[in-house]
Amino acid sequence: MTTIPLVALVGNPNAGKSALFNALTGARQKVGNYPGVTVERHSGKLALADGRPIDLVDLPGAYSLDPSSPDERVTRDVVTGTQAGERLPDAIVIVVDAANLDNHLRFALQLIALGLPVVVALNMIDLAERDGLTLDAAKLSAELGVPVIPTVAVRRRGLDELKAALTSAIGSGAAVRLRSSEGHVGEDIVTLQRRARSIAAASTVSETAVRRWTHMLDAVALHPVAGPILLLTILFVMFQAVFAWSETPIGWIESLFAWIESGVRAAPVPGFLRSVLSDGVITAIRSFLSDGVIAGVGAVIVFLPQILILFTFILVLEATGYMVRAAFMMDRLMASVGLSGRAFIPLLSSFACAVPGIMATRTIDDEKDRLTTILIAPLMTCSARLPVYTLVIGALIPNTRILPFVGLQGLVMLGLYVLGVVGAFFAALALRRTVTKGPSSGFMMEMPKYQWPRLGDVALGLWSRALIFLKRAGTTIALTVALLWVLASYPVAPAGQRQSEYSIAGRIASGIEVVVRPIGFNHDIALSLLPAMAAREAAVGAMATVYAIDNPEDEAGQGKLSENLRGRWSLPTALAFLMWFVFAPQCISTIAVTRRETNGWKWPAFMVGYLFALAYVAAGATYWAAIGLGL
Ligand SMILES: Nc1nc2c(ncn2[C@@H]2O[C@H](COP(=O)(O)OP(=O)(O)OP(=O)(O)O)[C@@H](O)[C@H]2O)c(=O)[nH]1
Ligand SMILES: [Mg+2]
Repeated sequence: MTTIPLVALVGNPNAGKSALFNALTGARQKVGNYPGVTVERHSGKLALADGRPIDLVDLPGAYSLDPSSPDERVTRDVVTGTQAGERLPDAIVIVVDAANLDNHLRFALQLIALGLPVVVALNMIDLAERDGLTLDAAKLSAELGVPVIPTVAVRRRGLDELKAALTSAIGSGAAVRLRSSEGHVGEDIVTLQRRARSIAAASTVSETAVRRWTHMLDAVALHPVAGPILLLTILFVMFQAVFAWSETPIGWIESLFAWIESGVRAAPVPGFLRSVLSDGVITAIRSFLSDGVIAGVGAVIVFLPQILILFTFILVLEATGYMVRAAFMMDRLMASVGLSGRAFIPLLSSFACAVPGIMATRTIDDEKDRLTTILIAPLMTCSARLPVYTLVIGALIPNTRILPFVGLQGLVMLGLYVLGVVGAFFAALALRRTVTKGPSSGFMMEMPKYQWPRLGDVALGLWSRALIFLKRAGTTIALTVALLWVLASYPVAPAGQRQSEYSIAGRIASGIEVVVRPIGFNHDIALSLLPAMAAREAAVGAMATVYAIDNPEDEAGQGKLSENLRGRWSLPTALAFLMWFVFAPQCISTIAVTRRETNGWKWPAFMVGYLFALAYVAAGATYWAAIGLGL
């Protein structure tokens, strides 16, 4: 009895094996534009050109013959004939992605070296052509020593040629021998990669300049060592720039607010008002406007230049196509803590604000994956923290240079951002083992081409960020500081008592202070924590307002605010405060959007609970460590 020949489809993940399998057998295997769709063996029948039937098996994608996951092991065991219950295939079809030749050829070389009859399907040739890449299949075939058939699995192009080539590969009865100890099988990965690259280059007829550039840039941007170094360098320059470039424009905004404030103080009061209002009321209104609203809102608005600098970097990096590369590099790391590759975009948006970030998690299909991403999104440093960080760092971290171009302040800022990310990773790791247990899915993003950022797009992005920021300052923050001014101004303190402690706000703060004193917080901080719930920047506005009330004769301005801070805070307190802002879920909008996206109070309550606990512990540990170190 003759058995039906067995043919296996093998190749890198996402090469189009399942699409080809479906096209050849008429089956409906799941295909998807991301690696790891097929995780087990599937087989089907098909008739060759001469009418002979064969069994075709679709295998999970693999990167090489040394497997790193169970489904990759299946692939290796099948093609080496060591899989239990499976016979050695009579031939293999190696599916390679034409647009990604040098990577896919590496595995192909290993497979060819096994010595089984081989046909190479040069798949996705349509995408290669679209990208301006022309390949010479005959040349590739000569280089590899096996038949190469161009195919477009999803358009059923090249199927007849593929079947014909298979017919002769099987019919030739080429000696099936396994050479596992010689040839390319034993070659190390670097040699293989080099050979793959030179074969790919030899088979390339023409390539557009864009594709060539993309290749060259990616060789650096995605390099396992150079890539992360480049990413860190970019981030580092970004945070240095936030401090270094903002001084002058901040000065302008401060003068503007000082001018408005002195205008309000000196403005003549119209006669009819003077007749209805007493002098005391007029003074109170003047003080409400200058010490309350203008001092508070102004203290926040001075950070506009820094926010714009930060977003210029982010928008330019996005527009050039670099951000997706950064995501790609982070993917392994994200997968190792159980996050889906799709979580990257929501998490990236959370650097602007967690609210749109949490809404963007809707693209994640898996519920557990999505929930994990929502729960850690508030740990990404949103732009509302920037004013708080900058104020405290500017006031209490010395502006010294550690190396010629490395300022300590920028370094601390970078550290706070990194800390948020690291915290998020640990949180994800813990959550995935407990409350959101489940399998995680792989990465799924196409690499876009590199491009020069379009000035118009960047300008538009900046404009909308500036509007959002100014709108918050003019509404939420203005209202918060106005309310705070009232609560902090009454009742009026008797001589010798500090207004900020005697007032209603002061007494509420004293209550909060009892809870936060163990972690090094003072009365100022306790007073700023409630306004910060409305919007994190409001913490800065609140301090400005309270200092203005305590020192009514001072001019407002960041300089004065920093000076006050230096006089009233110790370094350990400042560090604990920064740490608190890295972790604490201080934002009502985030809690509200979490409730909406998870349909209930359970998860927002959980989120607030674990983040406050984390913030409290981190701030306390920092405070006592700093004290212990004698800072
Ligand atoms: N344009 C184009 N798309 C293709 C072609 N072949 C496959 N695709 C698409 O590429 C994606 C990946 O195809 P799959 O067949 O799932 O890839 P696979 O090799 O089975 O991947 P794994 O199962 O993860 O190893 C899908 O979105 C397919 O629709 C092709 O020739 N041209
Ligand atoms: Mg598949």
